[in-house]
Amino acid sequence: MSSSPASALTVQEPAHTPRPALSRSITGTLAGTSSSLTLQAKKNTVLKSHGRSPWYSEDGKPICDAFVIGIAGGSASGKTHVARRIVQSLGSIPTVIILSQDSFYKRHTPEEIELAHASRFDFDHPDAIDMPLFASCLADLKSCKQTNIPIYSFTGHQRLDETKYLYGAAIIIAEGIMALHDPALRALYDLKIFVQCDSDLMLARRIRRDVKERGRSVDGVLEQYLRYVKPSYDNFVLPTSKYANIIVPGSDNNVAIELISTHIRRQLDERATRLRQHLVGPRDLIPQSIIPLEAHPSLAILPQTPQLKGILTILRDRTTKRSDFIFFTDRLSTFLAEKATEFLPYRPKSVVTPVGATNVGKEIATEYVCGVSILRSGGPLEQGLRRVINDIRMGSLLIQSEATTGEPLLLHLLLPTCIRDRKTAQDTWVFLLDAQIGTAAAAFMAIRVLLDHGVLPEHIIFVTFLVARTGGIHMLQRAFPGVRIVCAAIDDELREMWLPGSDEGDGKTATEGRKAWVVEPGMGHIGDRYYL
Ligand SMILES: Nc1ncnc2c1ncn2[C@@H]1O[C@H](COP(=O)(O)OP(=O)(O)O)[C@@H](O)[C@H]1O
Ligand SMILES: Nc1ccn([C@@H]2O[C@H](COP(=O)(O)O)[C@@H](O)[C@H]2O)c(=O)n1
Repeated sequence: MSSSPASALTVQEPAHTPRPALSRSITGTLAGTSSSLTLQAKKNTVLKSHGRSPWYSEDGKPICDAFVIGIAGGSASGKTHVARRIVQSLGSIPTVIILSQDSFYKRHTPEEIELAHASRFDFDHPDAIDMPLFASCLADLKSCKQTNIPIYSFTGHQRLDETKYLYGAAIIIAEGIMALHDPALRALYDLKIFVQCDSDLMLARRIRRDVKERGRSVDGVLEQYLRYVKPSYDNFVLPTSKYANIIVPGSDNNVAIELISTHIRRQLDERATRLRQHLVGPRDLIPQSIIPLEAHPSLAILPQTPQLKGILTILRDRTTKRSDFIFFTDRLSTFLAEKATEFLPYRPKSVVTPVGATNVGKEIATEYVCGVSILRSGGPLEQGLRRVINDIRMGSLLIQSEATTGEPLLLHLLLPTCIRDRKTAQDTWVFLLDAQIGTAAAAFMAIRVLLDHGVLPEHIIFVTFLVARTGGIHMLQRAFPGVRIVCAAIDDELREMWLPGSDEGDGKTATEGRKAWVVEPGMGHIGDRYYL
């Protein structure tokens, strides 16, 4: 089967800056395959989405690799079926990717393709597969990094030019006839499965599938089967069953799949990171004494001029009209963006002025500058950034706290190409936007996502209106000392508050009240006040 991210995070190329009208709360709990979380969106729209919980510690370092399962077995034994049923059975566990070995068939010459069309090419020898590429893509995904996997066409017998970008899986299932053949691959698996199926059944299934889905004739399938598929099964595939932890039957395998899913769930529970309790721990543990916040080299606070204080006063005032709130938010975000651009690299640039004089000035010394908003509160900072760098590429990350544990969850990614491309990521400078740093849970996760893509910490400039002195900022600075933070003010308090639920007035839709961390004096919920 072709490679299929079964339920990965949504990853797309941004066409424009999205402004989903998500409100502040997650009202659902983990449940079911297609509705891990229920986000309350504007009015009566309910968005359902999976989410990825933290995979790093309070030091910002990845501490739990993705859980990797290898499934081998003969062609049409039911490997894909088992993989899909595991995904279904895991249900509430988010972000599972099925990675098929078929994606890693080597590029073929025109002569080889001609042979393949005549069923005279051996696709069942281990050498037909680019094992080093398979292992390196899998290793990247396992260590929570992005990867780009090839796309293979069974009808054209060729690897296509485009690739598929994958990131963010908590569980990866790698399946293929040779999935247990290569020692480098075997070393990556946390669980090894072999699907054992009767040969007659495999042949019958293969004829049916190849004729229906892969554009083959019955004669061609039989020719290929007798010449290559069956000998390969006996010589290369079946012997790898000795590496498996579990042998699963190729039919009537529901019980086996349930047992495997229970095992995976238990393993994942043991690895779960409970990050938030470390970020907002007891006050007396906050290491303020080491370096006062204002003096920390990573933090740049706008000069506290009367002009700035005037703007902040308007924004803090609960009676400020929405139109004024938007106007002054945009003004403040422009100041912040101007300050943030000081940290970009500049090089000399010579120009000739309208009067014919030569003047040596400066220009930004990198091609790759982009903004990434943490939705949806980062959105109000975009206007200022666009005013300062008018053609800036924008991306976004949707991170929300899970209702019961308060853990941050990564729900959606929309990153610019310069970050998604390994070759340019390390030369890219990113303005990461979020309205405030309170617990810092979202900031931690967003920075970790950028680092996983290869962006350098020194190239990340976190732009925010407010920082809470008693929140997670200290942990954030300790974990990522290279990341710069630009803010308009530091507020003294971060406290947990009970926020009332809302009633949409239709007698059906209501959100429950919930606890949330609020910055004091603060500006309230900036995203809500800006977007309504
Ligand atoms: N347990 C099963 N019960 C019924 N049909 C199955 C089962 N496993 C696989 N099949 C069927 O057999 C065919 C081949 O299965 P697939 O999972 O694609 O094989 P593989 O990935 O090993 O090549 C598919 O049509 C699938 O629906
Ligand atoms: N161009 C190709 C490439 C591979 N095959 C056959 O696919 C089989 C592996 O895929 P499964 O989904 O069945 O595991 C393998 O046995 C190859 O013979 C092909 O026919 N054409």
